[in-house]
Amino acid sequence: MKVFVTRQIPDAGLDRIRTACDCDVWPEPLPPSRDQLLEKSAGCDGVLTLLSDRIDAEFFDRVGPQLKVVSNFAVGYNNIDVAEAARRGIAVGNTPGVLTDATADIAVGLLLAAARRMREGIDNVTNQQWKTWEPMGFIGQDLVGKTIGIVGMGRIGAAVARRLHFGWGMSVVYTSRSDKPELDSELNARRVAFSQLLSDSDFVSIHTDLNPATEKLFNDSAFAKMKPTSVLINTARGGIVDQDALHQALQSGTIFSAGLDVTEPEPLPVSSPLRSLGNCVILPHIGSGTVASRDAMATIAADNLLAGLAGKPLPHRVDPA
Ligand SMILES: NC(=O)C1=CN([C@@H]2O[C@H](COP(=O)(O)OP(=O)(O)OC[C@H]3O[C@@H](n4cnc5c(N)ncnc54)[C@H](OP(=O)(O)O)[C@@H]3O)[C@@H](O)[C@H]2O)C=CC1
Ligand SMILES: O=CC(=O)O
Repeated sequence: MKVFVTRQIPDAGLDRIRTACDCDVWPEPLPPSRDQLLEKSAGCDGVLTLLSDRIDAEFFDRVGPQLKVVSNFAVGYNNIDVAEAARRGIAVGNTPGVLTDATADIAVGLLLAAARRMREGIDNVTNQQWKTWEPMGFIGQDLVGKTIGIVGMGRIGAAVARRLHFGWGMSVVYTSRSDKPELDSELNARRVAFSQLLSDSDFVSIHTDLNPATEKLFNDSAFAKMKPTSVLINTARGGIVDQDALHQALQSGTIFSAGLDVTEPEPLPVSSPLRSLGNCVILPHIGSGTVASRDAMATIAADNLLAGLAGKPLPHRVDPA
């Protein structure tokens, strides 16, 4: 069986694939271009993809009818046209669960950094501007006893809520598509309407997948409902936030600050005005970046790929519905 792996991933996964398949791994540190992706994948029975690879009808046409499985090295799969894959009988896999804690930790880290103005503090030291202890300088927001609004109470949303409820005594409100009675009782949490979450929360953390209902959910009208002292955290997908509206909200003081692990596009262009705002902390999409998480993602992605090639059920198959 012929497979293409679109980037170097941990050996924990690659070794499994190499022993079972004729495996070509993209060797460069930067992703293949669209043309290179299509060329390298052509004729393959399986492809192991990254979230930066767009997998759509054109891709399926070019790869050919022998393609059995696309295994994404990520839990998010908004880069893949899952419905089109299903129509063609191609299985799609992802890597849920094993990156939940790592990503939740980055969300909390961003929340601390944005609430306590760490970017401005680090810039101050780095730029040789630190002259004295400033009684009125770098004044941020307290965390203890505040309200966290979780947008998308799934695996990562719940892990963030637990950290903030049990660690900082925060009240938890959330949105999701379905009720979460177990979390309601564990965290004394309340499912509320989106607009109520925006107006009631001191901190808002985004954990939905990117889908048609969540695309640009955070726009001018959403920011207008948030408190001027509020902090927005996004570790989900950049496309959930209208970045022009976010820039305006941060610059005008409509909200206090933001912490982003994800942007649209990635990398964020050097010309993006968000880059120069002191109250916007930006990381280069490192949520799942721990040794254990990336090894486990590689193992699951390899197992999904091998199961799909063998015509067996994927251990973690994306539900086309
Ligand atoms: N920064 C990073 O490195 C990482 C980013 N991610 C991103 O985080 C996302 C979440 O991952 P994970 O927690 O594992 O996924 P889950 O599927 O467990 O959680 C997604 C949640 O979003 C909710 N949701 C979906 N649509 C809506 C909507 N319109 N309104 C409100 N809630 C909605 C779902 O609700 P319901 O439960 O009711 O269906 C679900 O609870 C991924 O899709 C990915 O994009 C993930 C890992 C690492
Ligand atoms: O963004 C990362 C993912 O796993 O999804």
